Amino acid sequence: MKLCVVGSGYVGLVTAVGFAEMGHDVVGVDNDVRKVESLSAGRSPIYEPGLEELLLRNMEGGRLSFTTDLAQGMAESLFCFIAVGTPNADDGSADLGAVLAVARQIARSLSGYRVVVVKSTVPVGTSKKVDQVMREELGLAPGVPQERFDVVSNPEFLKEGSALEDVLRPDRVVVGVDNPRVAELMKELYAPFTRNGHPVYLMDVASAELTKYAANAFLATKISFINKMAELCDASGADIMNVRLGMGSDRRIGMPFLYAGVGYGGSCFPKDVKALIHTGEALGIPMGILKEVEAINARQKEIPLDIIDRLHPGGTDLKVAIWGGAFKAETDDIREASALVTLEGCLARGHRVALYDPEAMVNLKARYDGRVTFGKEPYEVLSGADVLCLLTEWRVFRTPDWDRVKKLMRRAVVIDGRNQYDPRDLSARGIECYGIGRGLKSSSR
Ligand SMILES: NC(=O)c1ccc[n+]([C@@H]2O[C@H](COP(=O)([O-])OP(=O)(O)OC[C@H]3O[C@@H](n4cnc5c(N)ncnc54)[C@H](O)[C@@H]3O)[C@@H](O)[C@H]2O)c1
Ligand SMILES: O=c1ccn([C@@H]2O[C@H](COP(=O)(O)OP(=O)(O)O[C@H]3O[C@H](CO)[C@@H](O)[C@H](O)[C@H]3O)[C@@H](O)[C@H]2O)c(=O)[nH]1
Repeated sequence: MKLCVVGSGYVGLVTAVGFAEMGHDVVGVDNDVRKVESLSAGRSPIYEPGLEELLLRNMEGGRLSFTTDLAQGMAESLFCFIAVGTPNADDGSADLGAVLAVARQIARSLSGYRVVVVKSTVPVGTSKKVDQVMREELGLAPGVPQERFDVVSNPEFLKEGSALEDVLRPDRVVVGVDNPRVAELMKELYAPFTRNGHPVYLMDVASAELTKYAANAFLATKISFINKMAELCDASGADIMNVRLGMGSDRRIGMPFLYAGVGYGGSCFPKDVKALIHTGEALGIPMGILKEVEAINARQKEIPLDIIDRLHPGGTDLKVAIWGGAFKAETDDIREASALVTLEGCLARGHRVALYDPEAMVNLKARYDGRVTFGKEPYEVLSGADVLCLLTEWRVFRTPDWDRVKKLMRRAVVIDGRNQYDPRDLSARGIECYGIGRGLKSSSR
């Protein structure tokens, strides 16, 4: 089948590559000329394991191309996906400016019947707004049956770092569609996925829209819950890793997303939790549970700074080494990364910061060059450091040469923001280690 995907950012690009890989003909559309030039040359503007290889393979196979011209992208496409950004507006709500602008553009470029599929994360009721603005653009009356287009909700659940796997082998595909004829078209589009055993759940549009936020808010809640338990561990001498094991092995609870740490970041959880709070309150429903999730998360991000302050009351001009700047491993994305809170807090206190990250250096340098020293490899940032903060769980940081670490640092203190190390093991090696909820009352918070 033929489709176009408007927006070649993270989701649009991976979606386009995923559908092409499944045998469909795909045109990716973006209004960023440089992005389209780079993609047309087979270069991915984002770091995502395996992406560039599949991008090239599908372009060479003639199933995937890119353009800045929406009308050209739509010319032969039955499906037109909207995958542009939905950042928070000042009041926390999802800013639908880009989604609705694209909807209007699609309406102006219609050359035949199209299924408009909203893939961006949008609040419940947005597909109706898309329908409304397209009708306005086409001079069609609201609510009157028309045969120019239909609007479908099809939220995306991919994670950065495993985006291809998530798109090619999804736990589920959620499709919100109110028209049975369009439901059949969507089933046909997703048939290669269903054949491979990945379920497609067809439901009403409002439920599909809300499902996306419910999933993200639940995962964020799971993280804040375990972080609250970690606080209890630190206060009581328990170890959160044992508590996680004991509770997570109950299959009703599950192990994933029960890692305590310096909080969740990224382009989705912080934004989507805020937007869902706004949606609830706009509907008159108190959203205290999610406000607490946010408050706990904000607190987690401050923990490394609290520990540094406690170790060096009133101290300035410390040398702080940071391992990891991305919001999680396997991505170069630094949006809302917990590391940035530590980094900026250190700069504000007059400390010197030296940082290494395997993939996020370009993004970090664009923002902090001149204010932060960047290393070419992990050990380079350690010389003369008063403290090392591990803030992203990259594999390269998992089993360091501790003797080398000790030799290089001025004071062997490690703040393990992702619970990658055994504090008892480090203590035995003469390294002070502060994890999150590891219960070391004697040496920690
Ligand atoms: N990043 C993720 O991991 C993820 C996962 C699931 C869902 N989502 C949701 O998907 C949506 C997109 O997220 P993203 O991270 O891909 O965003 P992004 O900012 O990386 O990409 C958006 C792209 O849209 C393009 N664009 C904007 N306006 C346009 C227009 N009028 N015409 C053509 N192109 C236009 C931009 O140039 C950009 O390349 C958001 O709603 C997000 O919440 C993101
Ligand atoms: O046990 C855990 C798991 C994750 N995190 C943190 O949570 C954040 C988000 O991680 P993750 O969910 O893996 O990354 P995203 O790529 O932001 O993916 C989330 O956001 C996407 C955008 O909506 C959704 O599509 C995905 O399903 C959802 O997992 C990161 O900072 C992680 O370090 C923890 O602190 N503890």
